[in-house]
Amino acid sequence: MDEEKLNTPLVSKETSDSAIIVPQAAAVATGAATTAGVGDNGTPTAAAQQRQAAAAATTTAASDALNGTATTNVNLNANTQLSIAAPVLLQPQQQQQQPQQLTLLPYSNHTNFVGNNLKNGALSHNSQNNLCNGGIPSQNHILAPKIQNSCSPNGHKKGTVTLSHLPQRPPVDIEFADISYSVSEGRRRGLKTILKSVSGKFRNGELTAIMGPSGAGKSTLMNILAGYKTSQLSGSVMINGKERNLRRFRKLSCYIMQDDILIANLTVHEAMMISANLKLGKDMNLAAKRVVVHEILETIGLKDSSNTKTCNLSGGQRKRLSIALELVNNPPVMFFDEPTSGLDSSTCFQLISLLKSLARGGRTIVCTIHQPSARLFEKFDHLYMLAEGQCMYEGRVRGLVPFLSSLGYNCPSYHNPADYVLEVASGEYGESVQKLVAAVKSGECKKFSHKDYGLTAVRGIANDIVKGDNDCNNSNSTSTNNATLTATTTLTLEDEKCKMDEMSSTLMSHSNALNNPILETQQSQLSDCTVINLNIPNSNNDNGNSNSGLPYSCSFSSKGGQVALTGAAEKAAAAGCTTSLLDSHESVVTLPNSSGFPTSGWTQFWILLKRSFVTIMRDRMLTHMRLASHVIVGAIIGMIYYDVGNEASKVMSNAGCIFFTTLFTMFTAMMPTILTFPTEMSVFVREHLNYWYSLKAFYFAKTMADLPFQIVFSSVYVIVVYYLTSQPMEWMRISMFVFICVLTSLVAQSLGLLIGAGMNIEAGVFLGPVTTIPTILFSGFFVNFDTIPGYLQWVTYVSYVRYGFEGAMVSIYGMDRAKLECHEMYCHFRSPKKFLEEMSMDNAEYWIDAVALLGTFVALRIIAYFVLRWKLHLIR
Ligand SMILES: Nc1ncnc2c1ncn2[C@@H]1O[C@H](COP(=O)(O)OP(=O)(O)OP(=O)(O)O)[C@@H](O)[C@H]1O
Repeated sequence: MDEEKLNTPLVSKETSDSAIIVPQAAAVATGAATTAGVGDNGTPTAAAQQRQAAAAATTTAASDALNGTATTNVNLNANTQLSIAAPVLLQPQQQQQQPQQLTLLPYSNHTNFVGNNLKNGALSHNSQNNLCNGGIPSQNHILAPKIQNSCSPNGHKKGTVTLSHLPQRPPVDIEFADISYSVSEGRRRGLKTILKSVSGKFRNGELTAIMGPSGAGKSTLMNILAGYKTSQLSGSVMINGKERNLRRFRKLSCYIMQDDILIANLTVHEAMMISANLKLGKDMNLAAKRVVVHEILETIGLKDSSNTKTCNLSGGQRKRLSIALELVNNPPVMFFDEPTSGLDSSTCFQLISLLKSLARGGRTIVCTIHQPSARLFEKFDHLYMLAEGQCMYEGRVRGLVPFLSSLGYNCPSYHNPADYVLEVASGEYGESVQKLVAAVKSGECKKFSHKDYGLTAVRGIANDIVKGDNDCNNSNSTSTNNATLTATTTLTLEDEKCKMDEMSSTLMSHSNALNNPILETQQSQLSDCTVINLNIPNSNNDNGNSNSGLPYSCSFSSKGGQVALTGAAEKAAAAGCTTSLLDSHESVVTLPNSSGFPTSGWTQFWILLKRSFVTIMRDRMLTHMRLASHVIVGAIIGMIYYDVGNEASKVMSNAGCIFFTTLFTMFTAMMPTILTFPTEMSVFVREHLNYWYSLKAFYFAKTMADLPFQIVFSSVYVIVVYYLTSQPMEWMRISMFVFICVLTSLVAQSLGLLIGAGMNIEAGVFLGPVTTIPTILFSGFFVNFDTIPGYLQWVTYVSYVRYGFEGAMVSIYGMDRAKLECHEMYCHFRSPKKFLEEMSMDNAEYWIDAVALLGTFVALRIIAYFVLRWKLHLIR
């Protein structure tokens, strides 16, 4: 998609419609509330008692705003804390300068992170919201609303979102206790402990960062939690309070790795459809899958890049595609290994905003991150800080500075707390790690862990970045103007809650009996982005939490327009306010009946076969070049050995030609596989570990997809050479010659597969030719079999080149071929049989050579399969 569009604010001061009014109203409400709720000394006062009044006031303000009647001068008498979660990303500094203006950050166009629009009494949704914040439960899928395309005044295209059919998944809390992990460093050195009894809890609905100095054990911890590392491990991992069922958990989670390796020759849309076909299975028809893909691409800002090949995507787009590919089946848990690495600050911010938005949909998002900027750091809800394999802080991000302060580590003003804590963790302030670890163990950071931490005033914080943050929430300012500013800033924070029963009833009041499940909304031309999330306590649960601890949420945007609501849609809309997208009865701890992959092995095989076929076909560099090289080299060899095939005086040259043909077909089959398979392996590992498909399906598909290409390439080369060198034009001999050469190439390809599966490209490029040299020496061309010493004779039987060369020789000179022509005075080898005797091949049987090659082919493929399995095992 056009990055420029992404970066362009979508709502400007001029577009003064409800997109601005709603937050402003809310902002004023918040400001009034917070101002009144804070005493002169900055101590929070009666906010808690007056929440109900605030809710009413907020609802009124918001409703007015949505009806277009609210203005920036809305005053609320309520002395309250108003909580409005606004994943729409406002820029605080900008707002302070221009309190009337809401500036939306990238993704707003395509990825408004929230979405139910309510204006003029109309309800609408937007795609991001459907994806992240609300859903309409149907039997199996969530129906999301449709938003029509239109153009904003600034000329930007708005997204089109149709039905969403994301599967419902359960929210997941991950709790781990006393996790210790060691690796063996050899007999002498013994075990190295990487993680030392770490414990913690990552909640759904939150964006969690795992931070720490390099080598602290971040990736190790995440691999353990994701279920990738299972051995040499002690401690327990609980999912929603129960012992983790690893297989079940892996199906509900995904791991997005740092090096987002994608299949290069597929377009974004094709890659997404393959993901949808593999991950959504037969329960959903193709049209519905397309809708899901379309919606995700739009939501994630890749709609304009749908037809772009993945190899041409920018770094940020690749990251987003990696996320989009996993979002297809709506995993409730997403692990990210350093998602911001290699991205510029703006793209980092977009990406983390996206992750936060996904978290707001009830997902548990866990990232390792190295050194985030202050702006990025405050986007995270929860921080898990590791140092030397131990936890030195766990709690809210905004609790970090107070926690450090309480232990005497005062973060200097204007210092990025993320930098500071890393400095502390790295020992720049003395022996701090053990002190902090001890504090964590004694439970001192527990108060900072509560998800509501930061909603009340935190005093005595030295750091201005965090102070500002808290100011926003706690409204230490006293003037009305300041209150307004403060409240506006509050919109940038997404943790607050409010009671919005009235809003809920406003939504419900739209419930006219309609049956069509499609919710359609036409957007106004005036605003297209500003959306506010309002967390609403569950009507069934007074504390406002779902069973899983996720605050029920409802989202509104201020997009104007007409809305056609249907009964089902309204019900759904209402449901969307009281349930999470991830809400489902699916168990996360017990194995379901169908415990395998989402699709059958045959379907996986078929999809992967088609994918491999398409990618090979489109690979210009490799496939087209390989074909051309086979034709060109065949022609060159044909010219060099022109017309030698039936000439008795040139039998040795002809044998050289046959030998070269064997070598050429071998190397051209082996080397490309050695070079490409490690990359394919990376894609396979990612997809397999994210539970897309089985190793068997991948391996068989890979094997089958390569076969026709290898057969065609080798045959083309052999036929060109055969014709130009005037070998006997008998169908029998031609087919035998081509067949044996093709078999040789397939064996070589299998060897390449084995080497590629077992080692990296560098080692493979060396080892491939090196292991082939001995097999060439024992092929019978350079040294006659009779000449080879008896104790080495056995080697000739394991040399597949021997079988290839011998079979080719037999098909040309064997089977009682008539005497050759002789255009010299004397030709020693006029009799082909005599020449075979000279080569020690007079007793050779073609079928034995063919069977030996076939057997080697099968054996190598099987060994390569087990090497792959072993590699997968090692990864864990
Ligand atoms: N197989 C292994 N053998 C020996 N040491 C290992 C092994 N795996 C990890 N380690 C060590 O464990 C420590 C933690 O590794 P890990 O990759 O989890 O660190 P990290 O915090 O993610 O670091 P970085 O931020 O640099 O990626 C490191 O010191 C690393 O060298």
